Amino acid sequence: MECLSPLSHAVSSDGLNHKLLFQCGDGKTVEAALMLFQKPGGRPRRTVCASCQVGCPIGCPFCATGRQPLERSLTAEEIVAQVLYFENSFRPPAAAAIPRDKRWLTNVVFMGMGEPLSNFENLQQAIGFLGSPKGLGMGRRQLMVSTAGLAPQIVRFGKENIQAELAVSLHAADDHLRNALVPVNTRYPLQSVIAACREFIRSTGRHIYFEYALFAGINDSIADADKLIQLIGGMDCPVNLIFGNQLGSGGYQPSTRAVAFDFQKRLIAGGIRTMLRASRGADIEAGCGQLRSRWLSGSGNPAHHL
Ligand SMILES: C[S@@+](CC[C@H](N)C(=O)[O-])C[C@H]1O[C@@H](n2cnc3c(N)ncnc32)[C@H](O)[C@@H]1O
Ligand code: SF4
Repeated sequence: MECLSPLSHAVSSDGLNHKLLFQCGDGKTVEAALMLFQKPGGRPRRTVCASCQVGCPIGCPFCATGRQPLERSLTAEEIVAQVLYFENSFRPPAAAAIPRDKRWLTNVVFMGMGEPLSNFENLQQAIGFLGSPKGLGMGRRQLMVSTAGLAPQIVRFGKENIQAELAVSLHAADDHLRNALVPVNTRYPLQSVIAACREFIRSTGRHIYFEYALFAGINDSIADADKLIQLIGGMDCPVNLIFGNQLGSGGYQPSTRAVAFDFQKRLIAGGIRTMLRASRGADIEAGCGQLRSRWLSGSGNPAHHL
């Protein structure tokens, strides 16, 4: 028997973003997403965003999953099953020409529900499978783990030489603000997270990606950009800026484009490499956890129930 069965499927109006809600063998539900992109002249990218836990222990106030208490961590099999579902059952007819034994997906990001590094061993096993020739044969650069900043596990990730890129969700460059946005910061304050990142860089010779979601009036001022430059300047690690996704209610609104561009320009002037990423699939509530929240509350959603 499959360890996950699909319950509900939502597709964005442009057809490029798909969200699936799965049911585990014990009745728990978990989300995963597929994002399709192709830059003009570039190769197509087919990225799965996978979950590692049912709910999350960290409780970031801007995140839909943060409002769902941790129920349990997923097994390695359940993590892999999300990816295999898209790989095996989701290949659209247009790609039918690709032989079945060639992988269709190009990337997997562990940016779904939960904190991947608090499910370390199962994540490690799942990455081992996805990277092995007997699994999906994905290279390190095709796999990305995102963490809220569990400092000891960042060091361990480097020491154990796990074959995936590592992203650290910063969202603020001072402890006061980050304690509110990413509450695990009270346990692992910024200096300990940055020290762990430096140790990761030293032990692996690789860089880290920093994630910074821009929320209007909260963390998007020029003073915030300057604090970020102070914090990570000289580390030669890129910053992925993203427009915050708005949840159904509450005070977290995405920054305006003008403010986001000014923030980005300031970082570039401070010597920081940045990418400003567009929010995707807003009409299916792109943030992971939102489809499950609606399912749990029984309210209407744009999804098709399977
Ligand atoms: C859902 S988390 C999962 C991985 C891990 N728990 C973490 O926080 O990095 C993946 C990324 O989505 C971001 N995120 C969550 N809710 C968001 C929102 N409303 N707007 C923008 N980014 C959001 C997180 O901060 C994190 O960078
Ligand atoms: S952003 Fe990440 S750590 Fe924070 S609540 Fe959401 S899933 Fe958990």
